[in-house]
Amino acid sequence: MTFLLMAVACNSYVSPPQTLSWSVDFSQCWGHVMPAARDEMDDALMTRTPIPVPMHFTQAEQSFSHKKRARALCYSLPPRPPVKSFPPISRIFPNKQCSWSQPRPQSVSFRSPQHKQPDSRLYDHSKEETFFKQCFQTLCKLGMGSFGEVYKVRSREDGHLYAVKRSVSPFHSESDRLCKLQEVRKHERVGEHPNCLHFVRAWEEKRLLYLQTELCVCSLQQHSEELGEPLPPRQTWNITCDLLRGLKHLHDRNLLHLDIKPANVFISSSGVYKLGDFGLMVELDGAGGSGEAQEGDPRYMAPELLDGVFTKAADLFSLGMTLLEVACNMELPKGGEGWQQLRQGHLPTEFTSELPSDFLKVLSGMLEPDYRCRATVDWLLSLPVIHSAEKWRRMSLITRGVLTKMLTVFQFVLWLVTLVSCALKRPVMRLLRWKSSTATDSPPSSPFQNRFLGSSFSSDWEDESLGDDVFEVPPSPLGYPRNMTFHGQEFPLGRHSPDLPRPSLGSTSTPRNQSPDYSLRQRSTLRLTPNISRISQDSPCSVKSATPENSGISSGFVDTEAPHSSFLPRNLLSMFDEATEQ
Ligand SMILES: Nc1ncnc2c1ncn2[C@@H]1O[C@H](COP(=O)(O)OP(=O)(O)OP(=O)(O)O)[C@@H](O)[C@H]1O
Ligand SMILES: [Mg+2]
Ligand SMILES: [Mg+2]
Repeated sequence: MTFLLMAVACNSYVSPPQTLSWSVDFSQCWGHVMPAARDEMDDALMTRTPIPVPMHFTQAEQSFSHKKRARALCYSLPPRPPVKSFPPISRIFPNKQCSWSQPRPQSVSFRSPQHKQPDSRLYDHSKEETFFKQCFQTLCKLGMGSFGEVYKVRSREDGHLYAVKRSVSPFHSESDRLCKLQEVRKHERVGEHPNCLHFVRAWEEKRLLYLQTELCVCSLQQHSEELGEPLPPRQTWNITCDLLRGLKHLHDRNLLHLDIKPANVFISSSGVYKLGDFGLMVELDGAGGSGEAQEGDPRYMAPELLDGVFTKAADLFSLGMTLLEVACNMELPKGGEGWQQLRQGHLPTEFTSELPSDFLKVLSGMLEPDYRCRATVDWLLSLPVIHSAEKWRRMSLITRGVLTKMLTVFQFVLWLVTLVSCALKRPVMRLLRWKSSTATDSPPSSPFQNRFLGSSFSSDWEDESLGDDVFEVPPSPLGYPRNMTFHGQEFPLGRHSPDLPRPSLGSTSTPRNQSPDYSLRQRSTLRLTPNISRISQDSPCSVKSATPENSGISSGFVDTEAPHSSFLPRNLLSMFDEATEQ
């Protein structure tokens, strides 16, 4: 009562002379929000609060500051609500289970209120692990609020990514449980809208509530802090358009969000801004009306809420404050003179001077001190400037969608090409190795010869050139610069076509008139052959050690006297060469 009197008194003092402020610290006025402070406040009002002294706003302007970059998570969080009582402990029936304490997971829904186990074919109730652990893989923690910790998870069932908010503290009574479960009902009432966070399902287990929602990239607060500077005007218009659409969806259903702030605005992977965290939402047509309403964060709170006036206009004010904060990278005051100035229609020019004039007009309409004169969602959406901003917004979303689809197609094609190339790699490598081995084994002297090698005569070489048991033929003692590679065990088995005799050591001894040109070509081929250097061509020892007698390999080395040895293709070619020369 004392508080209300004071609020009314302050309002009546401050409203007429708009250029003056009072040295009353409004942060003292949160007594009715946090009941613990009420006694202190009464005391302060009765004994210590001085009579308000008028001061000029020019002095007060210094109370605004830029946002600090990358603040710690704990700094940005509002204080947790106090725990009012402990779970009842019975000494008479120590093991008695509370009726509201659910050891088994139970789905929570106000559409179909009968309790049942949440749907999942993966859940095994005989296991100790919770439903959350069995059905989701936790990837990281996304954030934390006064109500819950939010995790990025992958569903083991459908493989998709989601966000799951788990209440920070367990229910401590049935009424506490019912109170926390209201957030589920509110989500269900919001329903589907592209600019409202999509709700998937909820369940309770072991006195904790779990809410599964769509996953967003981050909150607007995280994005703005990450950037560390005012958001560009185009982005600010996009945020304005998206949030006005989300808010229209709520207001058309007689729902008040009452907690709009950058931390409760989420950015989806497709760049859409969404309203989320409906924990403080009020249903104007609900049983309690606005009687059950709670104020949200003081930085974004409309002034009339202090008088207990809860209307749709309060959401517009909070939206205006949110836009002011991110468009100017401004640290909003939680109380004091700066808090009062902003609620009397005075925007700090040192922050707002850079803003486009039409955006400033929209902002002023939202931050109108008198809630009865404040802009409504429908009025704002009918403004030409918002119309054109929405047009741009639609175009940018379409462009982004098309680009994303093109990128997806490109990625798919890339993946397909990689897959095909992996599948073809082995045969291609085999082909290349076969080619190089045929090039090594045969003198690439004349086009005729190449044609010869390209024919079916050479087909049996393929398998042997790929074998592991490969060794080099030493250079001929006659100085014939050849390097032959062949498979020692295959000659005796006679796997090769009799009309295609294998090159042999014996065959190399066939006297030939080599043109210098031919020798040179042979040498260059040798240098390029990878399997060449295990045996030194100059060392007589190596020649000796590689002879069939020494090596004991039953012979790839064909006896020089063997009748077929002189009918190698190479020899035929040289005979042909000789004949043509003659
Ligand atoms: N769907 C989501 N995708 C990505 N991040 C999320 C999501 N939901 C929540 N978060 C992150 O977790 C933080 C806390 O989530 P939320 O606001 O829902 O919790 P809360 O406890 O109700 O907060 P409050 O104190 O505002 O009531 C958000 O500010 C955001 O950073
Ligand atoms: Mg929140
Ligand atoms: Mg919340």
